[in-house]
Amino acid sequence: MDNLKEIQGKMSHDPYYDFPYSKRRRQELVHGPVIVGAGPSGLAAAACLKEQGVPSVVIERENCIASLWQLKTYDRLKLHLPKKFCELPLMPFPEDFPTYPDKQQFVEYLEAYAKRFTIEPVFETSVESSEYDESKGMWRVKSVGLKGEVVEYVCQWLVVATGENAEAVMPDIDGMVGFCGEVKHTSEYKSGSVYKGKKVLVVGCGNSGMEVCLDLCNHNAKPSLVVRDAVHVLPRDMLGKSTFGLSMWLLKWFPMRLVDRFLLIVSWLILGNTAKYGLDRPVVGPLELKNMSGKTPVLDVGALAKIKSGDIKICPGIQEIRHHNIQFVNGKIENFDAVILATGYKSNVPCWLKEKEMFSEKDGYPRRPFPNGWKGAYGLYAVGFTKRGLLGASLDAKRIAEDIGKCWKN
Ligand SMILES: Cc1cc2nc3c(=O)[nH]c(=O)nc-3n(C[C@H](O)[C@H](O)[C@H](O)COP(=O)(O)OP(=O)(O)OC[C@H]3O[C@@H](n4cnc5c(N)ncnc54)[C@H](O)[C@@H]3O)c2cc1C
Ligand SMILES: NC(=O)C1=CN([C@@H]2O[C@H](COP(=O)(O)OP(=O)(O)OC[C@H]3O[C@@H](n4cnc5c(N)ncnc54)[C@H](OP(=O)(O)O)[C@@H]3O)[C@@H](O)[C@H]2O)C=CC1
Ligand SMILES: O=C(O)C(=O)Cc1c[nH]c2ccccc12
Repeated sequence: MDNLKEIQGKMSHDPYYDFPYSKRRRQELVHGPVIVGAGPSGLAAAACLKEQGVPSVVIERENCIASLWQLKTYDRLKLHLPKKFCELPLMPFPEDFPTYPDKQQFVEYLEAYAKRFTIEPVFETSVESSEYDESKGMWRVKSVGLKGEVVEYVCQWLVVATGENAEAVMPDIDGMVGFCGEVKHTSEYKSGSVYKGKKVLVVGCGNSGMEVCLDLCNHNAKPSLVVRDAVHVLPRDMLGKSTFGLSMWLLKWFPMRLVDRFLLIVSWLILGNTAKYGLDRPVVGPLELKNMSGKTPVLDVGALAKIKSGDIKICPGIQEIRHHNIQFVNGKIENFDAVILATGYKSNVPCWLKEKEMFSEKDGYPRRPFPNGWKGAYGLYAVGFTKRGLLGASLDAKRIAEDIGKCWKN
């Protein structure tokens, strides 16, 4: 805290004190942590910190909170896990919300959350680089606004909350740039209404790909789904309970492998043999696979029935694209009007955080596995990189606030 006081004193005389760039730009000393990202993770961290009496500055590149949910998801999206597993710390969902709130309801909840904890992010401001200044014992967080204005935030604690879904993964498919139809990522897909009567190839069979296919069917488009590898499809609900809730409950008493066996038997009874329809199951069970690699099982909300009925066709991996024609690895060639890439997301941390110890440069996740990835050195923290959805983010947020809170009070 001595460093902080010294810098504070100097800055009160000169707001551009010690600014390292030749062109003078604004510098701001933050009393408390800087949180990068105003998604659920950033909001949860800011709220938990506030509860500890710690103020923070939240920086967000878009013009709203929860930009992933507000700007980059399709209209028919609902939470896949029951609301009790998706609530943020200190504020439950309204009781009159359904078990699986839709996108609007989830955003409404998050807006109310931000209001309740008076979280007012700095919007339209992208963090472009951050580094630890050892000589000062402070983080320097350089941000750029929409009009190119540069502000350097100087702070003792830096909380990374930019998420596991910060950037779309665009696969490198031979000939894709020459495709004559429309190509877009699921983060730009809103509704199947614009694809009525069109032949659409959806690439990737995670939860996004499956649900976009279902949406396309519901809008009388003709979707095909590229499945290049094995995938676990589980019903969203089983035996009158959510599959996720039931799994969590069973895990209290039984080992994961046994719970996986149970899930697979019940799924088989409800869905049948998915391999018969082109969806082979991985050798490792769904929970064990999620735990090992973060690969989320598909929680089916109706796409499988459309696959069974032939309304959604299953295709193997893509070999190459030529104009309107797409050649698959089995040699078949078919023409399509549009391609939707449901190929997932990646972290963007390595692009802006000049710190190589805590975060892996390869995938932009904390190197230490769950539950130890939330804390690094020199006041650096990560919230929402657990591959465990909103539940994992809430856990991180509570730990971070407690940790910083202890330091703040001393
Ligand atoms: C379609 C979809 C559905 C999902 N459904 C569920 C579900 O039902 N249950 C569940 O538990 N999880 C679900 N998830 C997982 C998802 O990760 C969480 O719901 C949640 O959004 C994660 O919150 P976050 O704050 O960590 O990340 P995000 O919501 O992605 O928020 C990160 C924020 O950081 C901002 N940002 C990024 N880089 C910068 C930068 N350099 N400078 C400034 N700001 C930046 C982004 O604009 C964004 O607003 C879903 C994910 C997707 C894609
Ligand atoms: N309602 C909800 O709650 C929803 C939740 N989500 C969540 O959002 C997160 C992101 O989901 P999602 O967008 O589906 O991304 P995922 O990363 O889960 O899935 C991406 C899929 O794309 C495949 N893929 C990647 N590249 C290629 C390629 N070149 N050719 C063929 N297939 C390819 C992957 O296959 P491979 O495994 O072979 O690499 C994988 O099956 C997940 O955690 C998911 O659970 C998403 C939608 C709805
Ligand atoms: O929807 C997601 O991406 C999630 O991460 C939610 C989630 C966390 N753990 C799971 C285990 C099985 C299915 C979904 C999830």
